[in-house]
Amino acid sequence: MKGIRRALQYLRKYSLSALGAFLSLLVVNAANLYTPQLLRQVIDDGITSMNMGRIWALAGLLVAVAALRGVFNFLQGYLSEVTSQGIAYELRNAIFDRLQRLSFSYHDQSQTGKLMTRMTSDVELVRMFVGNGLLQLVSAVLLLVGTLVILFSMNALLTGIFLLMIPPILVVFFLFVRGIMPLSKSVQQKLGELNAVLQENLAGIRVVKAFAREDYEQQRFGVRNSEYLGENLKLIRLFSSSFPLIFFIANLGVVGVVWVGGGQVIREMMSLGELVAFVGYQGFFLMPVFMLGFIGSAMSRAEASAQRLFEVMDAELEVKNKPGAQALAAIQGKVSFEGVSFRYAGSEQDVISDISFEAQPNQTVAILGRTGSGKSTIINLIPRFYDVTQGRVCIDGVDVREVTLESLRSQIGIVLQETTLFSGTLRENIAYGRPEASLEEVEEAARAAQVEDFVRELPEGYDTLIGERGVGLSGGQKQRVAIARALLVNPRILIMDDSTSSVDSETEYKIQRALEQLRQGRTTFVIAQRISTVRNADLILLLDQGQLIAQGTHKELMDCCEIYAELLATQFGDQAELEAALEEAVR
Ligand SMILES: Nc1ncnc2c1ncn2[C@@H]1O[C@H](COP(=O)(O)OP(=O)(O)OP(=O)(O)O)[C@@H](O)[C@H]1O
Repeated sequence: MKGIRRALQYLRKYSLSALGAFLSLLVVNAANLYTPQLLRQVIDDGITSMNMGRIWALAGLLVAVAALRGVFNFLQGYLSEVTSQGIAYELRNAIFDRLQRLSFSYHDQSQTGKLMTRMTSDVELVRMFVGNGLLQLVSAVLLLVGTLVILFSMNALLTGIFLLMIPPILVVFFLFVRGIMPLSKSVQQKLGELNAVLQENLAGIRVVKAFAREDYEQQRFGVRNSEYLGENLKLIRLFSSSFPLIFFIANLGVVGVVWVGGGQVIREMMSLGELVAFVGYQGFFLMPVFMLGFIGSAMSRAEASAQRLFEVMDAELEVKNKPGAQALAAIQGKVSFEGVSFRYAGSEQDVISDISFEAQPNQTVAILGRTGSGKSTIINLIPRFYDVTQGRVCIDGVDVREVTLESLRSQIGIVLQETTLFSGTLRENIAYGRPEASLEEVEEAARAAQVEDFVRELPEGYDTLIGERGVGLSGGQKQRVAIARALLVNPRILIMDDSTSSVDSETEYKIQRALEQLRQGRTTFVIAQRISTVRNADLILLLDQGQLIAQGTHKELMDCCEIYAELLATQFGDQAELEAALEEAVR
């Protein structure tokens, strides 16, 4: 129960409402335990003695006890909900905070759908148990002990008969709890898998449709869905076979009590009222026993969920601030790699090895290489999305691991081909990295990024909602918004991809102009997709299978490196001809 014990820490902040709920529950239980005594008096002192006045008085008392129970029932329900919702709130915040801080390597390996399940269904199960189930557990135990004491004091023989039924009930109950633990775990696991398929499908729905794979996806979802259903049915079967059996055994106990107790009433060894009250208390005895059953299953499910939640919270932050890390002062923009090697977690070999180069402030560095040669890996090491396995990445001579992540990343801008915008207004999206920017600054960045012309056509200009709920933007428009977003932050180092989405030539021209604007006065790393970028770069890094096989300017590499010329021809063959023709035409 390690997970639950840890989740209990979240209860501390809500201890007052939890205590209130507990005290209310005590009152409810006391009222419950008192009711059969009143019934006994109604029968013995009222009905049997034919005393109508006494019946009225006791009926009034019964109503008062019921009203009291109602009020405290409400208080108990309300206060335990306040407690449990508070716990869920704290847990959600803590997990979200962790998810924001977890490194790229964690997100590389985890499925979004499963994380979503943790945020929702796992939190819910822990909430229900810690905020409510635990209270019920204590209350059930108290009720159980209280009832047992009353039963014994009323009639030891009848209590003995009744208790004969307890061992078989406990055996069934034990088997039930033993079965329910692994089942609850696998139900949650199947739900996680189902959500993972759902999330992946929704995120990639355009690809599904483009490849007409709806049926395949339907089948994939169907398999997970039926597995989830299967596990749930197993759980239900266990529930519905165990409890009727427990009830049956318990009812045998009631039969025994009525048989022997009936004889005692006839022989006037006990009153009728006492027998009725005794049978009533038997119900109270069984109620907490069943409650314990439910709580037992809720507890095992909550434990499994709590363990999953804490797994996320305890996941190691592979990239984190060193103790005492200083903020990186305003940088000039010199970037150097010194003998850098890197391998991804779980991988057996380096994806880049022994890379060394130096980019001076304001230079443009083009990274060139075949697919999988390690281009993205190199740029991911500059903002410290991953830590190098060997060597050092330095900015202005300072190792990036020595400074705080926030101060490092806030001075680096990133514009990649795949643009993520958030639901919100266009202005909010442009100002994402600097929310305090004035409208004038946003407009200036938008102008430089060639966003202005399409803003005019939007229904509410900069206040137009974009993203999921609002107007959709085209690929080229999104790219320009991303450029404006990077411009507004005005980073000294820029990482970009100079490819353009499939856009018409006018838009492409605009995007290229926006990118040029963005590049000015910054150290820029470009994953080169265009021959012009390569030609104009101050430094070209030529990668092959994770090795830096050559570096220099276009001219230098053309003169000395055969592979370079070959790569240009294979990667940019058509483009090169086209650009040469265009240059010719311009001249
Ligand atoms: N998150 C990851 N986990 C494990 N291996 C990875 C990960 N990302 C990339 N790799 C591997 O590292 C190698 C280099 O990948 P990288 O993305 O840096 O290449 P690239 O040159 O940018 O390729 P492309 O031009 O296709 O984008 C590849 O073999 C790839 O399979």
